[in-house]
Amino acid sequence: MTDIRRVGLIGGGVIGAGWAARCLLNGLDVDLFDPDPEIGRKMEAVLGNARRAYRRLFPDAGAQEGRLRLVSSVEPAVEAADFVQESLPERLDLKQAVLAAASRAAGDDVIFGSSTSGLLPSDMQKDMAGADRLVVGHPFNPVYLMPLVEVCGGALTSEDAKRKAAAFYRSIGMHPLMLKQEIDGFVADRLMEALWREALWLVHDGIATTEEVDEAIRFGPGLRWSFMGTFLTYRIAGGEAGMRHFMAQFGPALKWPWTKLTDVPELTDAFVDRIAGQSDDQAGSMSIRELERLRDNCLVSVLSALRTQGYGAGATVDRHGDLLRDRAQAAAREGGIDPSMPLHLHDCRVESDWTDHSGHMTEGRCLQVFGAASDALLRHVGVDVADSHRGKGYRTAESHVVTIGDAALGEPLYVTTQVLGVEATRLQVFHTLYKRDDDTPVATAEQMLIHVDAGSRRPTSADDRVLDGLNAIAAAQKFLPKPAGAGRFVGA
Ligand SMILES: NC(=O)C1=CN([C@@H]2O[C@H](COP(=O)(O)OP(=O)(O)OC[C@H]3O[C@@H](n4cnc5c(N)ncnc54)[C@H](O)[C@@H]3O)[C@@H](O)[C@H]2O)C=CC1
Ligand SMILES: C[N+](C)(C)CC(=O)CC(=O)[O-]
Repeated sequence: MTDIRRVGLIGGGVIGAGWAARCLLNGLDVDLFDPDPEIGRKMEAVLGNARRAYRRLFPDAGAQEGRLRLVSSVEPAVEAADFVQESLPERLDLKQAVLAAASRAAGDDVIFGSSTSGLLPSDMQKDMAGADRLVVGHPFNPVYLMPLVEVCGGALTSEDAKRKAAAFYRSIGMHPLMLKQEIDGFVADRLMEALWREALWLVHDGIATTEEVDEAIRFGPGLRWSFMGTFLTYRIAGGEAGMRHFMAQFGPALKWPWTKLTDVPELTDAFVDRIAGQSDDQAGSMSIRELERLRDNCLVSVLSALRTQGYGAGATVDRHGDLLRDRAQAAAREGGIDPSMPLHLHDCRVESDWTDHSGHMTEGRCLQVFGAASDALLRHVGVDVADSHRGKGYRTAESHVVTIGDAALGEPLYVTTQVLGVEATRLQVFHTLYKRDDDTPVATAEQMLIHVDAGSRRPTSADDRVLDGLNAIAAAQKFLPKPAGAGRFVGA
């Protein structure tokens, strides 16, 4: 944890909007300045996509978001901030001037991060008040999902500033890579640029189209890179003899005429037209926002899969998911959940792929939300739901869903849960899904969950601790009237 509650953002383009989304979804307030007259609309579009992706990646994170304030100049964006992140266009003169002004308006002890992809912090910090507090915090797009942030100090940057910046980035679920020395382009952009340069040559020389270059990556090495990177992958490619054998066998090829890595093809108008035209064909009719959602879906799937392995980026996501869940539970406890009332443990919003042709939430998604509400109840009484899916745990054996109203795209919703019955192996619950804005009910579900052993596939008693928690809720709720729909069957 850090004591950073409010973040000042300068620039709200592709990267600044991504920072805003990551901070807001981690419960931090954001003050953002961007002179673009369309900033409000663009921010909403990015935030919509980010919410959708973040909820899929961290379904237990709760619905608490920070507050976004759009301001009309740099000073109010930084005056009350505990941390400032600059995401201005990649122009040294602009970054120097704005950082100089912002550093005079912000508190003395506030750390500044710059999103630059390759400018040197020594150059950017020159005119700042308190130049020792500037670090590069180079993120990756989309900032709200990609864990990596390269942290690099300049000649004047203090170790303390780098340490504090890294702690902040970690607290919002990122993986800071601490660079030992200042270098143009940092580490990841140097690697990506080497690949990009070679890719441009392949298209330039007519050897492959933009689509074929991308296929060569996404059906092949890109899959391995996402979890092991280059060196560990190549170590395995050396067989039992490992890296030394790999170097001996493939090292000499570095001198063969395979690559043109030191050269860049000239970006003539004709060449840029060719790249842009092929790229348009590749994207087909998909808009940028649709492509972003496709990218986010895939990233969430990859990160979720890596999470199950607790490896690489999956370990970062796993730790942060646990932290967000614990925070959501603590907030629920602090919010003074009254066990004698139907428990409000799950919040959500109707996502873009939750609706049918009429624009309303589908029955299948209602069931998914009720499943998430059951999971929230189980977590509330101390069940490690992710773990229980692998071993002993509750499985939903029966559900009776009743549709009462409609919920439209984007509608904020919440579920309340009443515990109707608890036995050693059985749990009967009644959920009601409401619209958050006016508390009108949308649907109900009565569910029977059975506690089973995944190995033997037989019912088995839940832990005493869990049963005690559930029985305590059932006892507190026993004076509630039986829900109107409970015990109904189809046709009743
Ligand atoms: N796009 C990318 O993939 C990545 C970009 N970066 C870095 O992030 C920084 C921002 O890049 P993008 O977001 O891609 O650029 P962008 O062009 O999408 O956004 C820049 C934003 O800055 C705003 N702006 C211009 N002058 C301003 C001022 N005086 N005060 C406040 N805002 C101002 C613009 O209106 C625009 O919305 C750059 O340093 C870039 O190198 C880092 C990682 C990835
Ligand atoms: C193209 N780029 C140099 C701006 C890319 C980055 O800096 C990081 C990324 O998101 O790939």
